[in-house]
Amino acid sequence: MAATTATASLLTFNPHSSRSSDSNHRPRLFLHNKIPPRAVVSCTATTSSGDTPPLTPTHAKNRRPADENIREEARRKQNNHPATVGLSSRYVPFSPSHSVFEIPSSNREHYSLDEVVYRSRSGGLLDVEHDISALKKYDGKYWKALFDSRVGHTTWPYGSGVWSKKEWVLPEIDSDHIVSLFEGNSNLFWAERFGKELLGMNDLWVKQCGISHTGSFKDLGMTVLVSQVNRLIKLGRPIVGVGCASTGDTSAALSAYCAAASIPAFVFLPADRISIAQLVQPIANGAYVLSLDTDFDGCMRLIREVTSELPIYLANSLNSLRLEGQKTAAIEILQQFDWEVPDWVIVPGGNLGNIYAFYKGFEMCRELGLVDHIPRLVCAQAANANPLYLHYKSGWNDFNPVIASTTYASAIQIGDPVSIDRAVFALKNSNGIVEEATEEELMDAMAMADLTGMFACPHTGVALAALIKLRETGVIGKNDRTVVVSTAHGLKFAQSKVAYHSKEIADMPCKFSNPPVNVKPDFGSVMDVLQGILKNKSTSASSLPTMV
Ligand SMILES: Cc1ncc(COP(=O)(O)O)c(C=O)c1O
Ligand SMILES: N[C@@H](CCOP(=O)(O)O)C(=O)O
Repeated sequence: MAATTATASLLTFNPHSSRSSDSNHRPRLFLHNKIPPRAVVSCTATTSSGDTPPLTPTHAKNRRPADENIREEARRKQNNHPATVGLSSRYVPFSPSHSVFEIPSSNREHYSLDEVVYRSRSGGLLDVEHDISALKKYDGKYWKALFDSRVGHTTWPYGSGVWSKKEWVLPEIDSDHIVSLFEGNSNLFWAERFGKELLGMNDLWVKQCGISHTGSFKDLGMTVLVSQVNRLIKLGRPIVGVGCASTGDTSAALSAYCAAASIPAFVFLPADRISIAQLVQPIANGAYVLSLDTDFDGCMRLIREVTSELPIYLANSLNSLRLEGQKTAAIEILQQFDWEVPDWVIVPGGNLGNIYAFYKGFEMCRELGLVDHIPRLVCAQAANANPLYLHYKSGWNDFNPVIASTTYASAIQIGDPVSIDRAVFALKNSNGIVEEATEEELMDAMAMADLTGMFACPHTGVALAALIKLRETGVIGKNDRTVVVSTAHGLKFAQSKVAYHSKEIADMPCKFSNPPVNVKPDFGSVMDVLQGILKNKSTSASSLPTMV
């Protein structure tokens, strides 16, 4: 747990100081574009020039020697098979007027991923740009077969759902530098009862991104960011740790990945505004936890100032590296539907990096020929923290940050989202919609989901409440294939469920509460209670109303 305190000399570090944007010094890529025999047999993929790509099995038939671990095994195979393909990625200014997949031009402002830079020269957001023409040397069938071949295996690093798409994430990173907990590959759950009984829907799905190592989708981006930091430290860059402001999930993910890599983590948390389960995660993982008497937006301002003065690397999604990992959830959804495109994907939004990450993942699949169109995106916000919703309702005319009020969806209690421009771009380019949910709507939606066997978090409740509204108004049709993105595990937010089921919430009827019955421990009392329940089956705890 020991962490180095910043020394006086390091205090002068300034990540915004002038730097070379030359990325020619990058190491050559050693690409593991190898497909196991079963995939090779069925794979008819060719490069756009008609050549057969250099496909060889990823998963060796022979067991590795007993004294070799999976990282060493990957290193040995990499060195033995230096299949080089010129894939590369770099930072460019995020620009709503450019396609995300411009053919890279040397004239554009750009930075190597090995630089510490979070903002463009004009102070705008950055984006990770991939060399799309190099990726296009392989057709859609090739990429599908490659990605499909890696699911369910433990080969380093492809056993991770994120790193199974390494060529599209950080193609140049050495597998040896990767810090992975084999995140991703989360289940896509058919929400049969919620869909059918409540909404008359046949094809409703929940992408369980919260069933993950630290209990939220943040693991997907954090493996990428911490891996790159690990690389920078190995290259000798003066980084003393990684820091973030957080509403509880980013901090949990950062702390876990930093602990796994033995890198110090610094987390800035808004005091008394995150759940106990979230607070204890960075504490347990040995991070430096600063509890600040301000809201998330205040913490965000402070971490930005601190990371521009100290050699602490910024881990919030302002840093576009994070979104490269998060976008793999979109690719995974397509993969789980055998590369068929759903009609709608609903994502709860706060700091607004994730809605853009989903757009980018879908759009990359379209651009590279894996699918021919992308789904319509819905961003769902809590009405108590709804700056994007207000912006959408104004016809995208004015964006005004808000002071976010308290919400049970505490991880999205954000009034001044850093990725507002990315979110607007994603929604405009996916024919998207923004919806909002009141506290009662989100808590009731969460409770109804739980009654059908889920254990949803309040943010998933926001997305489900948005779905209910869009079904009621007929915007989403009953046969539309719809995916709700569940962003965190419900166990992190048990306090909100306890409050709901105890009917402790002021001005909220808590219609679906199911408090326990206190019964004397004797046979007669127990029988009386059970007979009362059995007589009145129609009011059983698990009955759902019909909303549509
Ligand atoms: C559980 C949960 N859901 C949704 C979000 C929203 O994601 P984003 O900030 O990328 O919009 C967050 C974090 O903000 C979160 O922690
Ligand atoms: N919900 C987030 C808020 C910060 O978002 P980020 O994606 O910018 O890190 C959290 O859990 O901290």
